[in-house]
Amino acid sequence: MHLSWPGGPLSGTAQLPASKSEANRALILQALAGGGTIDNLSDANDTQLMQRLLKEAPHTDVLDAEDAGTVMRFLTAYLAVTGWKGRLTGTARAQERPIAVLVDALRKAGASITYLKAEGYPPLEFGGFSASASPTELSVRGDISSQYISALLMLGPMLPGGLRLTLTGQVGSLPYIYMTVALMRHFCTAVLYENRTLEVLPDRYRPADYTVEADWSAASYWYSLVALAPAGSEITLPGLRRWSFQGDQAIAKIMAQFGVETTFLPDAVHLKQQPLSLQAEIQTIDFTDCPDLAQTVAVVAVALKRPVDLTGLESLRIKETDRIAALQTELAKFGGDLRDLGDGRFRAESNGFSVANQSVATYHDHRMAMAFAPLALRGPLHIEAPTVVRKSYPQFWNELAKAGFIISEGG
Ligand SMILES: O=C(O)C1=C[C@@H](OP(=O)(O)O)[C@@H](O)[C@H](O)C1
Ligand SMILES: C=C(OP(=O)(O)O)C(=O)O
Repeated sequence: MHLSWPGGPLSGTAQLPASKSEANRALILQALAGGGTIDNLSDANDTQLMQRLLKEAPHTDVLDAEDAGTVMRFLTAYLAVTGWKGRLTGTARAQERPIAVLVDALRKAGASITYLKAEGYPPLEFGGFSASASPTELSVRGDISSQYISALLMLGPMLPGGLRLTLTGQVGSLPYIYMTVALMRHFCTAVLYENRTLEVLPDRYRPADYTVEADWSAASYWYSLVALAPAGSEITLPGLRRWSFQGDQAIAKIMAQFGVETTFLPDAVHLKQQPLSLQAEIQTIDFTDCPDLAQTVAVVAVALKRPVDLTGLESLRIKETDRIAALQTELAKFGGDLRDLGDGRFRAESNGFSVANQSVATYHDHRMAMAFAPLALRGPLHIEAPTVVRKSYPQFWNELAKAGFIISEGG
């Protein structure tokens, strides 16, 4: 797909999808509560898929979580504890994303789960659940994926003796765990949280209505667009709130240093480009809490020739693709670099950045497509396999077209 910008400032209103993280928690909790309505579910494939598989589960013994991490991990806990029997599979990449920490924990809680291919990875076979009446006490490492912890917490109240989880190691993506706790509270179940221990008493979820907020990770691409567009650019993003459960709201603070000012309106945010201040020294940005923002920020830093050091990128290697390798290969096409400085630090920098009809490979990763698309403001480019955005933001290209981008298929 060819993408180019006709010139002049960017302005107007762009529609965001609803948060897939909030939606996929609300869908699991609603299924366990047995009622309530969820407003503002998006057409994102991860959300649609979760909704469909939860409906299908009682009537089938084969489910396919495709490439959706939350669906694979949350459903693994849901299917195990509800005693489902059958097979859960996913795409080739999903079969390379680890799940042993979650499976080990569920086995200790009473689940029968076996690996059908490689040990520690999907596909999985579920053979029922035999619950113990005493509290389930588990130690779970937090440095691979927070989705294991969210999955266990949400199913905790269904265990006859409840659940006591102790987190070990460095905990990544912590705001996603807080989001889980907040959503559980919304469905009337409490999580007791002290230091590294989370405790859930046996309980029932109650049906509740929930309205999903717009997606802050998706908003990050509009921040990037405003940062890279000509002077005077601005955009309004409806559906984002000042008080959000989403840790990716961190993009508002991060992008201030790339010249994007955020104003919170009653049910929207307004982004406005400001002149860039002189860079005194290279800043370090830690993505431990917000790994999904790393690609957006690395690309902007290179394009603005404003080097930054990125830390907390460990989990990027096991997402939709190895995002560190993918960024390194694609940034190099534009004269950019994501240089490994050792000790977990990567410097995003430019060695003569320019955009001139390069073709961006997207590695089956929606965020590669959306993080690189804003570069079209600096010159024409080509995005390979653009439908990859359907995972979280199917309308992304339509919204870019509405904002004035010239988009043509093929080539
Ligand atoms: O719980 C969630 O909704 C998510 C948690 C994060 O994953 P990790 O916990 O694996 O970092 C994030 O990258 C993913 O997009 C969504
Ligand atoms: C990592 C992501 O998703 P998931 O882990 O849910 O597949 C993502 O959306 O960037």
